[in-house]
Amino acid sequence: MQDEFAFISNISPKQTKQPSLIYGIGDDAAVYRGSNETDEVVCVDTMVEGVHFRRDTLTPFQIGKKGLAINVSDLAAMGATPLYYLVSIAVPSSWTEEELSTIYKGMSELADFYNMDLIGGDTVSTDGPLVLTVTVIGRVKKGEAKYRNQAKAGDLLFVTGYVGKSAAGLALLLERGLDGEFSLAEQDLIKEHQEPIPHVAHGQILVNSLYRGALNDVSDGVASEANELAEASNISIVIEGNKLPIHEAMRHYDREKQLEWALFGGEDFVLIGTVAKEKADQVRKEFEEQGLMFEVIGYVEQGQPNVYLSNNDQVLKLEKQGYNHFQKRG
Ligand SMILES: Nc1ncnc2c1ncn2[C@@H]1O[C@H](COP(=O)(O)OP(=O)(O)OP(=O)(O)O)[C@@H](O)[C@H]1O
Ligand SMILES: Cc1ncc(C[n+]2csc(CCOP(=O)(O)O)c2C)c(N)n1
Ligand SMILES: [Mg+2]
Ligand SMILES: [Mg+2]
Ligand SMILES: [Mg+2]
Repeated sequence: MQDEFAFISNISPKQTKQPSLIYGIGDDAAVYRGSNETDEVVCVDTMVEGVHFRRDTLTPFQIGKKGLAINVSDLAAMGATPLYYLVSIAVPSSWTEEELSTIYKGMSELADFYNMDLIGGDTVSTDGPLVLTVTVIGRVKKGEAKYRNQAKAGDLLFVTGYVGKSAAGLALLLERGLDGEFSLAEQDLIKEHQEPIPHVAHGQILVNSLYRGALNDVSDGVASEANELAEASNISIVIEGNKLPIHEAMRHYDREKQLEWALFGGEDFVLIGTVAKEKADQVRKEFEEQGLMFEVIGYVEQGQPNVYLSNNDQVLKLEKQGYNHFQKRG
């Protein structure tokens, strides 16, 4: 297979049948009308041993916790409140029952935090690697879900947390393994990779009709997600390199490495979005009141759906080259 995005586009039905469907394929989650007051939001993401984790990068507890977190992150990117989850697991014979129940403990720790109920799933055996698929269901006020196609020229581009930490943490784990020795700063990076906390509260601030704008979560990297916003909204995005929030724990890496991880690393699970310039201060204030990060990293212009990086007086076009399954990394 050539490209994940081309594949999804090919299999997307040209027409839909249910009148209650509001948005199907093409965003972080699907949305359909639930009642007079609310819309239902649902999505599914999979983690595969050898692709998303190895036994020497995540513990069983962390596999479960991250498997749910990456899905809740997609709900956060819609501005939804998480409610329920279902789990499908394909288990190779080398995994013990205790390890499997520890995966579920990891999920239930995060589920307790959000008051989510596990309501179903499926269990099968496999000759291949362990595969964990989690479906999550959430809810948002009627008509208020956040989409990728709402960016307009004149908006500012923001992220809700540091970028690049997860990729830096993964590099450390691949170098030294789970039992390696790590400095406190390194432990911070590793923790970000192993136990990302989805930005649900951030998404819910943005669910406010005053704050029209696009929203996406950062799974494949800032460059890739910004390209998704640009394509869906048919606008052009400029990222200002010196505004990318790089965490102190990454400061001793050279600038090129920092930028590579921040733009193309992925798995940060912060939100990236846009908001009208004149609303940005108000949004920032609401974030600050809750102790949450809101960092403007660029702006939206009219033009072809491309993403540019302006860095040290140079402007580079950023291709959608984050983590694309089926394509060699750029
Ligand atoms: N195999 C598939 N069949 C049907 N729809 C799919 C398939 N794969 C992805 N989609 C849909 O395509 C859209 C984009 O999916 P994608 O997985 O890229 O989004 P994401 O979950 O935000 O990103 P990531 O998987 O990197 O976290 C979503 O609407 C998703 O439901
Ligand atoms: C062992 C190991 N090797 C590489 C990676 C990096 N990685 C895997 S999937 C992905 C993008 C998000 O996935 P998806 O698009 O499926 O949501 C990234 C950055 C990892 N986490 N573990
Ligand atoms: Mg997403
Ligand atoms: Mg997905
Ligand atoms: Mg996702």
